[in-house]
Amino acid sequence: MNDATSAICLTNVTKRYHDRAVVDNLTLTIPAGETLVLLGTSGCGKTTTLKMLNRLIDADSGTIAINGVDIRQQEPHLLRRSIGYVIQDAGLFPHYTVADNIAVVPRLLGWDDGRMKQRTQELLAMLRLPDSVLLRFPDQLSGGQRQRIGLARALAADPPIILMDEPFGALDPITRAAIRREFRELEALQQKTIVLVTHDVREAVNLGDRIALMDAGRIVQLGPPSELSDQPATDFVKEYMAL
Ligand SMILES: Nc1ncnc2c1ncn2[C@@H]1O[C@H](COP(=O)(O)OP(=O)(O)OP(=O)(O)O)[C@@H](O)[C@H]1O
Repeated sequence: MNDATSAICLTNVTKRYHDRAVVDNLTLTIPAGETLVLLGTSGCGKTTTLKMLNRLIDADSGTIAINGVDIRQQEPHLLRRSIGYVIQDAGLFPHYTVADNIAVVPRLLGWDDGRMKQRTQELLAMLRLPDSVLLRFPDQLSGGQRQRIGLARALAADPPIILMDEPFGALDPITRAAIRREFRELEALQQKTIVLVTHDVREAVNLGDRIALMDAGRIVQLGPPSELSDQPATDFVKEYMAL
């Protein structure tokens, strides 16, 4: 898989804070259509890596290309319109209704009301949410509903790439398992290139086509879940996968 055909390509990417490399010379290629999980303990650099992909954080050195184009050649706000982003507890705007939250990116793209309404209906049906949620505010929803709306917002303009940072982290275990199952079965997500951050091994094994297990800013092992479980490269991998 070369740079031009890979959805996301990081080459020797480093990010330092106070002289400490929190992401340390990371090289990683994510083919289009793959779900890649960044797995690891708190502080290992997962979120920093994810945020460099949509330029919420700029790398200090190295290059990141999306569909063969260096992301530094793109305006950050334009780049972000083409990449969905889902974070823990959904990150919805608290003073916007659900309908307005879902419409954020389509409005920036200049969609008219008719197109937006139709897309909103599709998203509600897809995520099995009633029309009645549309006029509510985020704090009037359950955690599971908020998370679905966060996903609806990320999917609204049908971006080819979706970044997810602990997307199920704020949910109780039962809701978390249910939403994770829905997520896996959602057809709209199956063609997307997804980078998902979690510290939860079960989630990583469940959702990832491949897992990149990170430690101290580096990838310790990269491969399909079964490879990390059955052929751990180090004791660290073996212990982490057994958690
Ligand atoms: N703005 C910042 N200034 C200084 N240090 C930072 C900053 N952002 C992150 N760090 C440090 O960089 C390291 C990596 O953070 P990062 O958020 O990427 O880790 P993570 O693996 O996503 O962990 P978590 O799951 O807890 O979010 C941590 O040690 C963190 O304290």
